[in-house]
Amino acid sequence: MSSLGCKLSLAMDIPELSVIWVETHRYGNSTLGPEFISQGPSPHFVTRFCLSAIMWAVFNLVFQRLHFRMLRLPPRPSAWEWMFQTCVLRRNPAVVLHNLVKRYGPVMHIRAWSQDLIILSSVAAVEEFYKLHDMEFGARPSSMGRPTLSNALSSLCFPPLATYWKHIHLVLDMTTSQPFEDMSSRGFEWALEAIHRHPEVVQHLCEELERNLELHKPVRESAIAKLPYLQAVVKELFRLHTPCAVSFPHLQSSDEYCRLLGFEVPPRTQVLVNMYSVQRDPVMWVNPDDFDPVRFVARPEVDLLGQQFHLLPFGAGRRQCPGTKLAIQHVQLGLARYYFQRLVDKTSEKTS
Ligand code: HEM
Repeated sequence: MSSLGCKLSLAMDIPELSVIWVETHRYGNSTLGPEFISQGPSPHFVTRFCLSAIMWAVFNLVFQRLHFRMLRLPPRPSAWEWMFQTCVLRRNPAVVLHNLVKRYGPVMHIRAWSQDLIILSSVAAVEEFYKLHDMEFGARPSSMGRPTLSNALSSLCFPPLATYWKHIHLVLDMTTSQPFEDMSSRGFEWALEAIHRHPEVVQHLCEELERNLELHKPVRESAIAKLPYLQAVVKELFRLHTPCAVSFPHLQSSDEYCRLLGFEVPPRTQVLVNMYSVQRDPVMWVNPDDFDPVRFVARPEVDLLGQQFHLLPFGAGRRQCPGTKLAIQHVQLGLARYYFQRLVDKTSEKTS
C-alpha cells in the first residue's frame, strides 16, 4: 500500500483522524499530493467515514451505559427531556422537575456536558445528605455565574426574573443596602400575589391584626410575636411558593468516588436539593398542594431556620443562606404593615 493509501485507511478507521484528515484536506496540505487535493473525497471514503463515526458513537453510548450500570448510580432521566419541556414547551421548570421526581424517584442523576448532578427530592434523602455528607459536599462549583445545567436549575430562584448568578451577585456584592432592598421587595410582591389568591386567609390575617394591634401605633418587630397566624402564613408561603425551588449546587470536593444514599457517586459531582418537591413530600405533609397556614398554627415548633428537613426554603447545614433571619423578618413585617395599613385606611374611610 502506498503511503497515501496507508494514511487514508488509518484516517477512515479512527473518526478523530478522519476529521483531522478532512480539515487538512480542506486547507490544502501539500503532503497529500496535488492530484488528491483536486479530486476531493471519494463516495466510498464518505460512506466509510460515516459508518465509523456512527460505530464510534454507538460504542461510546453502550460503554457509558455499562459503566454507569456497574457503578450503581441513581436513576437517570435525560437532561434533554428536561430542557425540551422547559425551553421548547415552556413549562414551569420546577413543575417539570417535580414530575420527573414522580417517575424516577427522590434521588436522580443527570449528566450533561460531562457534568454529574444528583438531585435530592425527598425528606429522607435530604436528611441523610445533610447529616452525613454536609462537609464532603461543602464546596461551590467554580462555574458559578456561568450558564451550566446546575446553574440553570438553581436559577429557579425568584421566578421568572432573577437568575442564580444575579442573586449571588446581589448578595455577595452588598457594599450598600440597596441590593437587599431590591431583592426583598421582589420577594415581597411574590408573597402578596400568593396570599391574594386566598381571600379567607387575608380575612383571617386582618382579624388577627385588628385584635392584637393598636390602630394609632406603627407596627414594630416586637409585634410579630403576638401574631401566630401571620407567622403561620409566612411559613406556608415559604413552603408552597418557595422563592428558590432548588438549592445552589453543592460540589463534592474530593477526587474519589463516594457512597451517597446507597449509590456510587463519581468524583466532583454536584448535589442540588429540590426544595419544591421536598416541601410537598406526601410522607411529611397532609394535602401537600393545599395552601393551609393552619397546619403551622397547630405545630408552631416547625420553623424556617433549616432545623427540620421537611421545611428548608433557605437550605440547611453549613451552606445555608446567611440571610435567613433577615429575609423572614422582612416578609413578616412587610405583610403585617401592608395589611395593617389597609385596616387603618378602611377605618378612616368609615369615620370620614
Ligand atoms: C427570600 C429571601 C431569600 C431566600 C429564599 C434565599 C434562599 C437561599 C438559598 C436556598 C440558598 C442556597 C442554600 C444552599 O445551597 O443550600 C441561599 C444562599 C445564599 N444566600 Fe440567600 N436567600 C434569601 C435572601 C438572602 C439575603 C437577604 C441574603 C443576604 C443578606 C442572602 C445571602 C445568601 C448567600 C451569601 C448565599 C450563599 C451561601 C453560601 O454559598 O454559603 N440571601 N439563599
